[in-house]
Amino acid sequence: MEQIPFIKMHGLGNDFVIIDGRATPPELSGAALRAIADRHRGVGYDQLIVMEPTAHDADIFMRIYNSDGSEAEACGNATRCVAHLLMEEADKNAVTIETRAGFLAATTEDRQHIVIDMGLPKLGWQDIPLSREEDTKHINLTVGPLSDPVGVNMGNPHVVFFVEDAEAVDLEKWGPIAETDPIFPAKANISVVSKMENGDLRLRVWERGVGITLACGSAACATIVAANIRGLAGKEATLHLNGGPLDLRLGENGHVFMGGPIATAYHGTLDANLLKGAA
Ligand SMILES: N[C@H](CCC[C@H](N)C(=O)O)C(=O)O
Repeated sequence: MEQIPFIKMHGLGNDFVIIDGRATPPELSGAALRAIADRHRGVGYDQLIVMEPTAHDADIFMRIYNSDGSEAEACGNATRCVAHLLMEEADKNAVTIETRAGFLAATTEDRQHIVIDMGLPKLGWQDIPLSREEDTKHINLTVGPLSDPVGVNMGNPHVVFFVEDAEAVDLEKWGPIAETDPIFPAKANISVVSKMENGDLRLRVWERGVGITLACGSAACATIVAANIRGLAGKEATLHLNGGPLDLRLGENGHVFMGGPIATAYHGTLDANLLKGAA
């Protein structure tokens, strides 16, 4: 079995193994995805990204896997990293990336700070999706100290809980319980948010299929939408995640724009053992 080159990148510490599968899409079983994700016996990642060819009007198709092997429809931080790779490769400052969430336009001025048009949020209860009809602006759900969240789909499912102090929430305890609540037939990414003294928002995230991450771009998008609905933010806000700040903006067309940094850690090669799922 051949060995597969990869690039290790991150967006504010939300880290990715990125494989260029445009020539030869890799065959990655769930066991292989989990073996590669193992932070002691494998490489370690929050999401594994495969760049695939697309027949549509985009530069590539971006496939997204969580560290538990599940496939996700959106990944904002990884979209910035892949956009950077494509911009460097083609020497251009605008690219389009196709995902299961739709076609995402990426732009930059310096190729380090990348802005993604993450598209239109969906707010219908069946869009989130929820297992019962609810007002998604005030979902009738309580999980420990968390209650009354807003539901937002950014291609992937998010619920946003507003709290007095996001730092004080035991997210390790309540995150997995909320993620797997039966109201979420596709599970959900869980955000806890509080207002900071300077008016910015503090955001911590328990990611579906991963756990607590240092940052989550699509959660930040869901959060600016939810905060605007609840009157806690205007059309623009800086969201402070564990790994650093992201700039969020609600466009006139209702699209959510997310801007932030990217970083490359190293280039490596996946050994055949990992590809066989042997962590
Ligand atoms: N880290 C990603 C989110 C991955 C979402 C994934 N956890 C799921 O929806 O299952 C981001 O920057 O948007």
